[in-house]
Amino acid sequence: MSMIAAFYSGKSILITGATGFMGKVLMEKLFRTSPDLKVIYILVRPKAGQTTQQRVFQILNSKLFEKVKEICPNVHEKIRAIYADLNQNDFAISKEDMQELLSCTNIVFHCAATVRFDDHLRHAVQLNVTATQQLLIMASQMPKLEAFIHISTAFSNCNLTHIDEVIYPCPVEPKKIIDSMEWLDDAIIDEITPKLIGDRPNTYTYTKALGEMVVQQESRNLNIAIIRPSIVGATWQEPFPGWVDNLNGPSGLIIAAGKGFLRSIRGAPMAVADLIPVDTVVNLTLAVGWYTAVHRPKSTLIYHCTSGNLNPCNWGKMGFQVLATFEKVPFERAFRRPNADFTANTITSQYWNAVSHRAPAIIYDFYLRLTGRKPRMTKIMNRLLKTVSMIEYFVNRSWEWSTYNTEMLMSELSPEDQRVFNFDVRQLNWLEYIENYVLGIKKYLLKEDMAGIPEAKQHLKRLRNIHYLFNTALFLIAWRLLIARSQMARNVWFFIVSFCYKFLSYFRASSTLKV
Ligand SMILES: NC(=O)C1=CN([C@@H]2O[C@H](COP(=O)(O)OP(=O)(O)OC[C@H]3O[C@@H](n4cnc5c(N)ncnc54)[C@H](OP(=O)(O)O)[C@@H]3O)[C@@H](O)[C@H]2O)C=CC1
Repeated sequence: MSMIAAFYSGKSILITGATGFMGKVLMEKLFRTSPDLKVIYILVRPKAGQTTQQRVFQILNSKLFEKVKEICPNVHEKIRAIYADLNQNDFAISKEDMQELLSCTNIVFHCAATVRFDDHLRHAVQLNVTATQQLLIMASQMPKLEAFIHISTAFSNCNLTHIDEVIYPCPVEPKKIIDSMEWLDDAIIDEITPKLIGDRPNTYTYTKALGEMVVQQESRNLNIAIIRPSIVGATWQEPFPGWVDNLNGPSGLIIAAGKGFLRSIRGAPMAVADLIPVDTVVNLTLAVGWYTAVHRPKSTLIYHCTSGNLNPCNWGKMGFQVLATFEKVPFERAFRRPNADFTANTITSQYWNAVSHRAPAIIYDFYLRLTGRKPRMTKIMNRLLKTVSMIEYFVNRSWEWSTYNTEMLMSELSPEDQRVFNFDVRQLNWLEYIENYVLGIKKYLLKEDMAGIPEAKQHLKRLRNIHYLFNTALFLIAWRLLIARSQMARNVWFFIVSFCYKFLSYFRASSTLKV
């Protein structure tokens, strides 16, 4: 029997960010391994015209929860969706709901965050810092609370190259930042943002670092742990391989590459691609929840959930495998033939941006205009290149994260728990994982039918022929212009033509002789 699964039985668990990528997988695993848990409270806000209940209904009816519904048929009775907006005071939770949360919660998993790199500092602070502080204040009023698990990111200290499982302080105290956001206007915040984030690349990583400081400062006598995952990708094994449901991290870029929009990126092919499957992060999170509640470590422990130091893969290898998978299972209606090239050289990268990204978009828009349609490709390309510019920081560097606490925890687990809550990335086969990831993107994000693969392959063949035709035409035009302008080019041309003529004459003469 798994000790971790048994621990969560009968427990009341509060999850923030349960409608997000990681939150859904966390809920799924909890219900699948501990169907006897008492209740999962989730803080949900209405979104995109859906009420909180409709959102929960949609999650439970998704493919991700198919296994859970077999194991735990009354799963819908065990989820309590609580209307909440983390941007508001007391999260806008009703008095009755707040009372229930405070008196019943045993474990808190705090996953909610804004993960947008370019979020306005005021909003990023509100969600990643102030909301964390408020949640900790709530947690301190929960008499039955056994553990509070905060999800941060391995990149919260990406301004360093070697990162230990400790909290690194930011120069300005989070409390001062929170206060100043209340009275400074947007223009001033915009002005001071670069100074505050310093050598971090964006407001996301900066506010996640501040969030960690808040956790440390507000910990009081709570049992707290922080988990720092690196770049979270599709599921590795559970509940099935390749599940993914948003465009964050590499997923959106893999789509852009598979559809032929993005063919090259400025990135170091040998830099470590520190991807970590979402089910691995969830397994570690649940194991940490158990360990923190049962063993009550004296200080706040930080766990790095990374792959680079134990089972490294680099961007070049990843791009190669992504491309190899596109050959086997191409995406439908590609714009151009896929490529996945990482180039470290800025000038080469700018050249490919112009030739391989912007020029085809302009040509296609011209074609759309000619055929009386609205041009759109240049706009798509501009947004894509903006996204690429934001991730370039992360694909041009390598980091080293120490994983002593994570390895210590692994050694504390029983063999059964090591199997059920496996977070040992040494067992991950990258080639297999990436293939399943691309397949998962095709199935669950693009919702493309596998029966369409032969047609998609045909389409790629047509694109290849168009590509050859286009290049040949381009070459002939360029050559024609060159001959018209340069005596040297004309001489070379006459030499080639006369050489071919002589060769053909010789070939014809020798074949006549044989007859
Ligand atoms: N994805 C990744 O690569 C990595 C993620 N992380 C961390 O993991 C955690 C989870 O990330 P992930 O699941 O990928 O992120 P998602 O963007 O998928 O999910 C974010 C969650 O936060 C919720 N949320 C955001 N704003 C509010 C609000 N105002 N009120 C209530 N809920 C809100 C979202 O709710 P809604 O659905 O309503 O928007 C959603 O459930 C985050 O803390 C992130 O920093 C760390 C490393 C890598």
